[in-house]
Amino acid sequence: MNETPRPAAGLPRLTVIGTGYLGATHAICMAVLGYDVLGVDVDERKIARLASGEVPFFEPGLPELLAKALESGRLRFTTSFAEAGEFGDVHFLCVGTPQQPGSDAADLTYVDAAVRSLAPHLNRRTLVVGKSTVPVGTATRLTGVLQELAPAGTDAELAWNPEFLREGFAVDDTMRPDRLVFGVASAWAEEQLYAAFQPILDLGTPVVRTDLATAELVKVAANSFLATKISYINAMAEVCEAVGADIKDLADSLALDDRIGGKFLKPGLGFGGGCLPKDIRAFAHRAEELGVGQAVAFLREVDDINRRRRARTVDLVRELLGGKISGARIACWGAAFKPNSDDIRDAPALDVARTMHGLGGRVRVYDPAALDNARRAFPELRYGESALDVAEDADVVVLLTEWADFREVAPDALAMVVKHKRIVDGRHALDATQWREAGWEYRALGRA
Ligand SMILES: NC(=O)C1=CN([C@@H]2O[C@H](COP(=O)(O)OP(=O)(O)OC[C@H]3O[C@@H](n4cnc5c(N)ncnc54)[C@H](O)[C@@H]3O)[C@@H](O)[C@H]2O)C=CC1
Ligand SMILES: O=C(O)[C@H]1O[C@H](OP(=O)(O)OP(=O)(O)OC[C@H]2O[C@@H](n3ccc(=O)[nH]c3=O)[C@H](O)[C@@H]2O)[C@H](O)[C@@H](O)[C@@H]1O
Repeated sequence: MNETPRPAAGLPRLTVIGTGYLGATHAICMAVLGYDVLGVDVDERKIARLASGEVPFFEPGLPELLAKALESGRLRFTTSFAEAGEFGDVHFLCVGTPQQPGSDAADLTYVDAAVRSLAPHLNRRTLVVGKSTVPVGTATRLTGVLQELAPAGTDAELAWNPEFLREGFAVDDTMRPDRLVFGVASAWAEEQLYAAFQPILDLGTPVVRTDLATAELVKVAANSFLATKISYINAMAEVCEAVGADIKDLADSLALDDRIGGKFLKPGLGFGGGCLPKDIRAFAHRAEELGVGQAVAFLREVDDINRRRRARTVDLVRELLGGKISGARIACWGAAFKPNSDDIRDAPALDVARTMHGLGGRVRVYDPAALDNARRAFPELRYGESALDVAEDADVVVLLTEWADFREVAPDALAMVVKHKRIVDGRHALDATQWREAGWEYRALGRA
């Protein structure tokens, strides 16, 4: 999207409540698309950073768009819900819904708090649009809370518009989504949503108009499907390991079938992040509450397969080290849950690094973007400043997040710094033949 569209007359004014990964991206993109937007958060520091032009997380392209949006005067930030109520015609709820500690259920504290803070300031006909990922039934319950607390009463309506953006591609996914899902309870709410997404709809983006419960379910169904596809190929990797078959060739062959396709069929260390793991658990939990737990019981297996990949990666390192991790110098490449992100929420890479540290390994970690976050969360680990730096005198190098930087390291250059030429490729990111020809012991999950 190179051109900033001119503001169309009569566009609704938007607030975005919760300015984390999702909310900040949504607020910035909507302002760039021509809306007047107010970003709202309870975190004063985050609001101050955004207002000063700083994106508090790593997301390619977003800092440039924030600068543009602030310069246009269409984007402002506040911690005041009174200001939000006064300003907005359409309010997007983008607060977090993490996993509850000690349970698989989603923690809805933040969603409830946001609605309770906003509602008393809604004096006129207004639409509140949930974007956070929630257990089915939440929207109907929140409608009751909203209409009870809002002076506007039933003129304050709730809709659900689940979000499908991927971190690392957040701008493009927001500006050019594959589809928009509008969960609405009235024609008026639908009209407001059309107005709130006009420039995106003008691109021909397909819309699914549906009820609130279906809209909530689409989101968890989508993430469950993606998680299942990843665990499916990783389950095949387990079988390959048992018979000395090759998961890479198997996955490539499946991918050539149009009906299956290669997306989300990359075998390796498995999925992590702030969404897929917690979303499949919360969905399984919610289905059990609804008495249909059996229908999605396979999601427990999807989760277990995924966790086993982390354990298997540690086993591979142990095997390559001749049976003992304790005392070995281990270079870990990657900390983020995926490349092009600084997000370390449930990051498989750090899980593996911490396990090996716990087993007495002398672990050193490098990541191109997530080092600061990793250092803060896990100060017990040791960190280095580059891929080669952490590999100094290493007994084994373990690739855990497939950053392009790691692919670019030449086997001969790495051989100059390590003690032993051993590498575990946890993401099938490297060319096995090239590394073996350069004299390396190369191992990968699901490959002989
Ligand atoms: N991160 C992603 O790529 C995507 C996230 N989602 C969903 O979007 C939701 C938000 O996720 P993230 O942005 O990743 O979380 P996050 O943790 O980065 O951001 C949440 C924000 O909400 C703020 N907040 C908490 N309580 C608040 C309140 N009462 N009022 C106002 N602000 C409040 C927090 O201070 C924080 O800035 C979750 O439900 C997630 O599952 C959906 C699609 C993509
Ligand atoms: O609900 C959310 O927050 C988002 O969750 C995921 O997006 P995201 O978590 O940003 O990252 P993905 O690109 O989906 O990757 C998730 C994890 O799966 C892993 N993965 C992905 C693909 C694959 O083939 N194999 C694989 O192991 C990645 O390494 C990563 O750890 C979904 O892709 C988004 O559509 C959704 O909006």
